[in-house]
Amino acid sequence: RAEKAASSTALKTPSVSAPSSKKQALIDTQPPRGTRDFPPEEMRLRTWLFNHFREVSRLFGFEEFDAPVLESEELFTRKAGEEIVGQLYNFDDKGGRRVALRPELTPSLARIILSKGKGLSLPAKWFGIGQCWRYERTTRGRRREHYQWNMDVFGVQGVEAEAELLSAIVTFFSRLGLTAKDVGFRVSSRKLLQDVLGRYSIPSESFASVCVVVDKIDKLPREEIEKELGALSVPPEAVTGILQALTLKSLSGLEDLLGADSDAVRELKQLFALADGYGIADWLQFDASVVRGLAYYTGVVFEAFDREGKLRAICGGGRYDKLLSTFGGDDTPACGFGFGDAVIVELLKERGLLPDLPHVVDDVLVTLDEECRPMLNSVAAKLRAAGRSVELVLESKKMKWVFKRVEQVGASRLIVIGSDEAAQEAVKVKDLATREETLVMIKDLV
Ligand SMILES: CC(=O)Nc1cnc2ccccc2c1
Repeated sequence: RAEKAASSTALKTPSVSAPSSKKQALIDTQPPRGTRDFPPEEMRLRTWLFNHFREVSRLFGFEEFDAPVLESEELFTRKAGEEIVGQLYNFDDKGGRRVALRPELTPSLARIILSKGKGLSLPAKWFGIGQCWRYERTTRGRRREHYQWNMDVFGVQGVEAEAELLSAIVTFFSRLGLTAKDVGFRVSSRKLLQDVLGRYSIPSESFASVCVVVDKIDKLPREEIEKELGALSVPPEAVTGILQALTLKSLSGLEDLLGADSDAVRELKQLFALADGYGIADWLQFDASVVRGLAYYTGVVFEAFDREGKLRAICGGGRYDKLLSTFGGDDTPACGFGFGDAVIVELLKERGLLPDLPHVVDDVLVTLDEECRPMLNSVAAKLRAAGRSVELVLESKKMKWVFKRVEQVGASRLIVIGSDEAAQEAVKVKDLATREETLVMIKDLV
């Protein structure tokens, strides 16, 4: 990067001379590795996406929360071998405290819920949109930050909560023009795995770690999975049983394996029935291979996928009834999802569903005579008070420049003041749609 900076310095000698006579080397103008800038054009798309996140959360009666990007490291140091923990963006702060940039929002949410204790009336339905971080050593060049939308329900034991969350995500997809033909949800329950492991008397302490390994089943060769499960004292015959169970694609198949009185079967049947009530059944399919990679899930888990199968999971979530006790608190039933800002944008691009979001203002105001600038400012203030977005040309410009600017900012009106107009306390208003030009008294202007 240094040589690039040097060469660009040669090309672009700064117009304003630096304080010292020596030429200032141009700083690296790129954002830190793995991070993004959001100049206005990108920021408009991000704002558009986040506004849909917020509107769906409002439709479902959820309240917005946030927490610091910086957290105590202990919030995330789970010991189940998760990738997200292995890539923690952690360090010693200047007080020697172990801190980390949050890799997800859920632990911070759990910490706040715990901090409120009995003071919090349940159920708590909270949503957040926050930047999350990871630090990958490999030069895979993957992003080190992304924004995640989370919706979580604390205090509801039944799968009614999961059904609400799935309905919220479907509502979001539908608002963007995506249908059940574009996107589907794979739904399962970790209680399936819990039952299977129980049959091989695998100690429950290994459950989270086994789930984390099993989640990698499509990313690692079978012998690697067997090796990692073996390290968790899961014998080969159990591995075979687990892998077989994960191939199940129907609830009847699941019932044959686990029996009709299995929790997993009962709750999944209920979930699909509730989903049908929302009219979202055709978005969902049971798929036992869905485990998700976070250690703390304990029940229903789900992920949204693009049916063309080109992209990584669009979002994911599930039930995590025991997270608070891992922080020393009393357990409260909870479930939620995380929805990243990257895959969804790739999918919308693929489907030609990205909106065209130009920068627009209502009015451009310009004076032909610097003497009239104070009066022009009074016109700007009046229009802005009435809610119009006004671009005030702040320097003396030729009309050629002004017309170019008007095009750039997509204005509806060009409002010009000169000594003649000022003398009558009027302005010239040019409607840029009809090209019609009228003289309007400032007192009548809206
Ligand atoms: C596709 C993508 O940007 N993924 C991504 C990017 N940054 C992250 C940062 C923290 C946790 C997960 C992350 C995931």
